[in-house]
Amino acid sequence: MASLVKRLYTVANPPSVPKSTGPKPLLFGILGAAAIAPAALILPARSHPDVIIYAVAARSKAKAESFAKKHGIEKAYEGYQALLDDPDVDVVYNPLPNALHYEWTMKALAAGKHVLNEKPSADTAEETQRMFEFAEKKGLVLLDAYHYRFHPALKRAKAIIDSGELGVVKNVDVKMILTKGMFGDGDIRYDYALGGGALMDLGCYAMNCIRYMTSLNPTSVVAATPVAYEPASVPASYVKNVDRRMEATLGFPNDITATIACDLGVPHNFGLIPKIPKITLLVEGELGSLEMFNFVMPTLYHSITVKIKGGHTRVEKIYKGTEGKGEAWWSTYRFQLEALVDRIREREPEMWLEKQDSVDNMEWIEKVYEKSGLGSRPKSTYNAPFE
Ligand SMILES: NC(=O)C1=CN([C@@H]2O[C@H](COP(=O)(O)OP(=O)(O)OC[C@H]3O[C@@H](n4cnc5c(N)ncnc54)[C@H](OP(=O)(O)O)[C@@H]3O)[C@@H](O)[C@H]2O)C=CC1
Ligand SMILES: O=C1OC[C@@H](O)[C@H](O)[C@H]1O
Repeated sequence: MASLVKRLYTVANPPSVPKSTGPKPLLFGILGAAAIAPAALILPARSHPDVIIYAVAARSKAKAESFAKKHGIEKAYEGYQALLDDPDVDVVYNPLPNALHYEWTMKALAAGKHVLNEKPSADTAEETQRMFEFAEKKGLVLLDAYHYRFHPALKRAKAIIDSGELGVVKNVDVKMILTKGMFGDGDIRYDYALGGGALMDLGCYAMNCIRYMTSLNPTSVVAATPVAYEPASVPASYVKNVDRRMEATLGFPNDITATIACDLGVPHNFGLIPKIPKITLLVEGELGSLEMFNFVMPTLYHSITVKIKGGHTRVEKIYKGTEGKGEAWWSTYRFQLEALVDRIREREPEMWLEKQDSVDNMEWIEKVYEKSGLGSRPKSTYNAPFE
């Protein structure tokens, strides 16, 4: 209990380390005064000697200034292009709504910046492919922020599966169920034009995790059942193409099946009692199963339960890698930042997400949307003139 409290406290209040005196630390700029930016980048940067959060841009100058003041950021820009025009920015963090990932990542790359792009990559696989091809052409690093993948607990879960201890994998199930009320009606997650939907927001992790654990891509979408998002008061223009919930069954090679259930706000029991959020990965093999509780934010708390049929059950918890870098209080975002900086500095990161992983993930998200009848999220209208 004491180590849990200490870990949670340090995640929220990480130590600040002196910044490197040589080479000059990387200067990061943030596009948008986004809700996720403090947890995903500003706090992790404190303990990284090679990272300074130098600039933020927002659609309004006042918002940028207030965010910069709150987080001790030197520069505040009105408009995202102004930040990209600053030659001192080395790396851009793009936590804009999903539908703006493509446009602003392309513009950041065009400006010669490395990019940490929020998940899901973009609205379509084609856009994802183009972003990575453009990064390659420019010789820049582009990383989609599937932060959970960088935590040693995920590496351990995969190592157990790959070791053959569970025998041949038969089924994988990922549930990401959040409780009603976490996101209000105006949230970007419920806006189709901004690339909203449960499958985009949560399902992108689920799809990624299933593909990672099996080291395979699906071969088919067997079924996809959406539950439409219904706002409290339904405007005349309301179109039911945002999924509050999505359930999908996927076929994989070797007769493996996988199921996904993701929900941005499951209704309360009897309309009153909030349901407990559920974020789990279950892998069933011929010889046994592995269940990982909280695979997305393992630093906070997680467990990996391995049950061998007719045999033993054990529980593993891995907060700090046995090899390599990291502390028990490093969030998934801190591990991710370490890898990003290593890659930019041309050191081999301990974990990385390759271009094809991001592209394939978007491709299968689109396929699930097609099967569900809701269709892909709208393609960006931005025509990159510099591809
Ligand atoms: N890695 C993770 O754990 C998480 C990742 N995410 C991802 O990060 C991204 C942002 O999520 P989150 O921080 O929750 O989002 P926010 O609702 O905070 O929006 C992010 C920013 O989008 C900007 N924006 C630009 N255009 C619009 C528009 N038309 N409507 C609304 N906002 C706009 C706003 O910038 P401005 O300040 O300029 O007004 C806002 O600050 C998403 O892609 C999401 O999937 C989200 C949460 C967790
Ligand atoms: O990690 C997350 O948890 C909550 C989600 O809505 C968010 O977008 C996601 O990245």
